[in-house]
Amino acid sequence: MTGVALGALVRVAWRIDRRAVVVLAGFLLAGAVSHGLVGVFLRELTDAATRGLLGPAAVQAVAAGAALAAGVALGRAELALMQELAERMGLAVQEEILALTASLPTIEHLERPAYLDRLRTLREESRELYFAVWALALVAEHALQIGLGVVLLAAVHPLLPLLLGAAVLPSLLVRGRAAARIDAATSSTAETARLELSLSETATSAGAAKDLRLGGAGEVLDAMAGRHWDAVSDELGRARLRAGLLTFAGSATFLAGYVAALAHAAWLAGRGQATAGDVVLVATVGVQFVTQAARLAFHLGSAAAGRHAATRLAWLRAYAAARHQDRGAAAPPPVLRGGITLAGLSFTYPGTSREVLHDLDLHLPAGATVALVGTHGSGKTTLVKLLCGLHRPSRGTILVDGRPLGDLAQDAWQARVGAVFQDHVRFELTAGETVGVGDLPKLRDPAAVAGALERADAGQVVAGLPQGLETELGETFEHGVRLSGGQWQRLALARGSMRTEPLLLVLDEPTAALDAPAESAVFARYAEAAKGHPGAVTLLITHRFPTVRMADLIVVLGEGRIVQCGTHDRLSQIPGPYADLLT
Ligand SMILES: Nc1ncnc2c1ncn2[C@@H]1O[C@H](COP(=O)(O)OP(=O)(O)OP(=O)(O)O)[C@@H](O)[C@H]1O
Repeated sequence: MTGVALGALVRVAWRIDRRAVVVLAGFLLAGAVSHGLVGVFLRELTDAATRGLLGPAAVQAVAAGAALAAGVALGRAELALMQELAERMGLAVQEEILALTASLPTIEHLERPAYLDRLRTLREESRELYFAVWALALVAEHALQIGLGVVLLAAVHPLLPLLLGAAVLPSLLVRGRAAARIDAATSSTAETARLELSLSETATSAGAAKDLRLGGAGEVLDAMAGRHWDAVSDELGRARLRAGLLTFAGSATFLAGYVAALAHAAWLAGRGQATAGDVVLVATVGVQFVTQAARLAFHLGSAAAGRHAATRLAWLRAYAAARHQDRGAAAPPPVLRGGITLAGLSFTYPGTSREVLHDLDLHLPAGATVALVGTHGSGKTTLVKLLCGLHRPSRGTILVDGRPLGDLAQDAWQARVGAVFQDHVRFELTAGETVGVGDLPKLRDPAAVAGALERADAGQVVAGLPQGLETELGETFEHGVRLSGGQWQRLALARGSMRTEPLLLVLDEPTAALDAPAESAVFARYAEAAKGHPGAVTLLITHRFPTVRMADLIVVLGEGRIVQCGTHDRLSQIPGPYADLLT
């Protein structure tokens, strides 16, 4: 899996710029050869000089200098090319992570802490991913250099490469262990790091400022974030220290091998079995060998660190592929004829053990306005998420005109859902875009945006803006207009109304920032509009009862079960939870 993951990264580089990859490979090869040649030319230079042959010695000196200069120049060019390629790969990997995350049909990965940690770690490590490919290229270069070095040393005496090789192997293993320690510490501190980030963001966000100032909770949050930060940096610090000590021990073994090899070469020269040039060759190649092996080990460490990130990327790819595989492909109907039916629907949030919806059986007739009411935590929003296809039922089915929702192409279904949620997003864009993102193909279609504003009765919000639809909203812009909570909510309603032919329109308490008469007016408007859409279901969720009366069908949820279902007239006449909620 890991090899496959790293292989996939190399393929990313190949896809981005195959010419750069080929040129880079050429540079790596030439760089490796030029390093080996320096030692050879120095040996020839020494032997010519000891024999008093000054002409050939001068030629060898020039050749050694040229090989050295070529090595340095190639190294620089290699670095520039790799940096460029690595930057582009980093972007490509980041884009892939975003695309994979955004294309997932359900939102499980955004609601499960374990998945969130993996995604956060992966986003942070995307730099390591491209450094890993870079490191792999350097591993190849240094391995080649070491191979040449072995050949040259063995030509002097076969024991020499063995002496150095014996010192190299244990230190390479030690480096791998050092990288594994740091990765284990990063994984085990991921949750604490996420908590620290969330607390720091809350402590510094404009939205939370009022609560924090008045409640005086800012300092407490700071202190909590500080404790989490200390815990993370202590554990990472300890892991880095241990990794550093292991790395140091590895370097010491290199040094021992080098000293032994040099002593052996000097001993051979003393016995007439090697020339002075051979001793210089061993000294030069040995130094290179030691540095190259140290670099090889270092880059193997980086590749190992990237390997863990590559494994996480491979997990994300496999996870996304699995999610896409069990996805339906059928097109949703052009209009609903029968409606939406829940059959024995139960749901437990992934990664938890408590069932929050139990055996729901319900028919939402086409053309009807249905109100979903119930106490806090009774499962209203969860049911909406299932209807929107953001989660899959744990048991039972949702049928759209008799066809399981799971059989429909998720994107196509979601493109036919209009929704406004209580915790709607404040998109800090222009006013027109803030509304237009509700139907991306019509993002900048002024007529479509104007229609949505009209349907949501939000025209007066835009009319009051200095540049109308072109007005920049929010504090992200230097001169962005700040809107009130109610104004943002009106724009969110308009955004949810961008789709003119939804099969399901969901209004999940979208009017909490409006007063009761304004909310009633909004719901009356949507209930009236629903009469013109016999092929769709309009679902309202609210805690305000004057609004509920307008619905054709009222469904009362209690602790994840349907406890009552009927019209306002019927339910208000009989004793039960609905009548209790009314009082
Ligand atoms: N992402 C989640 N992971 C695990 N449990 C969740 C998640 N979201 C909600 N729950 C649980 O599911 C239950 C139903 O929550 P839900 O948000 O659907 O209630 P609700 O009726 O919409 O409440 P409210 O009226 O307060 O908005 C609650 O017990 C809640 O704790």
